[in-house]
Amino acid sequence: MIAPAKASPAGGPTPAGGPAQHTQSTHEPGNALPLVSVRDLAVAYGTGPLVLDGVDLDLFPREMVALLGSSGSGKSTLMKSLTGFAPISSGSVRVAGYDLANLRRGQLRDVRASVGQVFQQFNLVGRLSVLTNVLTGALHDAGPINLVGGFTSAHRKRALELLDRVGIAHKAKDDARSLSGGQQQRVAIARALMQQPKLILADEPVASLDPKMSHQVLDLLRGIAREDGIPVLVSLHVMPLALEHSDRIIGLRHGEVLVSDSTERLDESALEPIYAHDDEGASDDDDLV
Ligand SMILES: Nc1ncnc2c1ncn2[C@@H]1O[C@H](COP(=O)(O)OP(=O)(O)OP(=O)(O)O)[C@@H](O)[C@H]1O
Repeated sequence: MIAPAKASPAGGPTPAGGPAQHTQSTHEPGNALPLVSVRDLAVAYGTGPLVLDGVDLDLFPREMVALLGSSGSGKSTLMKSLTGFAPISSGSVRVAGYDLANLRRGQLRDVRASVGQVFQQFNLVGRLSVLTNVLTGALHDAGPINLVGGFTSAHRKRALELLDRVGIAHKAKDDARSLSGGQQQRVAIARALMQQPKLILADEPVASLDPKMSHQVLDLLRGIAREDGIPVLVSLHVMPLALEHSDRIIGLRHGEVLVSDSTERLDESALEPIYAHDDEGASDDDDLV
């Protein structure tokens, strides 16, 4: 068993402005630069308490990082902070070279366009075809256009290739609402890839899926991380899935990073403190199964 400890920062602060600087990290795979660098991040909504406090996070190309933590520990807020949707109280967030605290006009849109997002409820437009849903991932690239007829043949070719990659090209003309949950999540992943993202955030992408589909979707995401070199940050509520499908695990507890290590150095007992009750140190069974 590996005793978890409060994680130390993965590197020092980086200068304001300009692209993210490389910092030494115990989790650094090879010599790659981090695509995401979060340092000493604190977030509070309005006048409420801090929901993230002193969070450090690096995400490198080709890795799938699992985010674990009890409900309310701050997983979604950490993801939102990477796309400018969380109110940063202090600290720094750098994504793809942008310092989110010091963006110039229009840059937030560029940051968001460079981040593919996958959600628990898939967030497809059910009455539109599978192909059109994937094409919407190119809206940033294509500009304001008619959803039905405005995409180029190159866009359509790429969307079909992506549907083929995720294994559902044969459903391209079907309404998205006619697909199973697992199939809809594949469409959502193809849509995210249509953006040509530099980073993928997947917020509980398998929470609505059965175990077999969960494994398939996580395999798909990890394959994308490895083959396309895109870092994938995935929040999960099931420890065994995180242990099986991630390269690294970040464990949040009450908005702080309690565990941050390579998955190969972790096991379930090392992760249990993430879910421990405040009063008795017992496990929260709801989060462990
Ligand atoms: N828009 C908001 N306004 C005020 N408080 C918020 C807002 N969003 C989240 N919070 C609070 O921030 C804390 C962290 O919430 P967050 O959704 O990030 O946790 P989580 O770990 O993703 O939870 P879950 O696993 O249930 O999705 C919670 O106390 C939540 O109530």
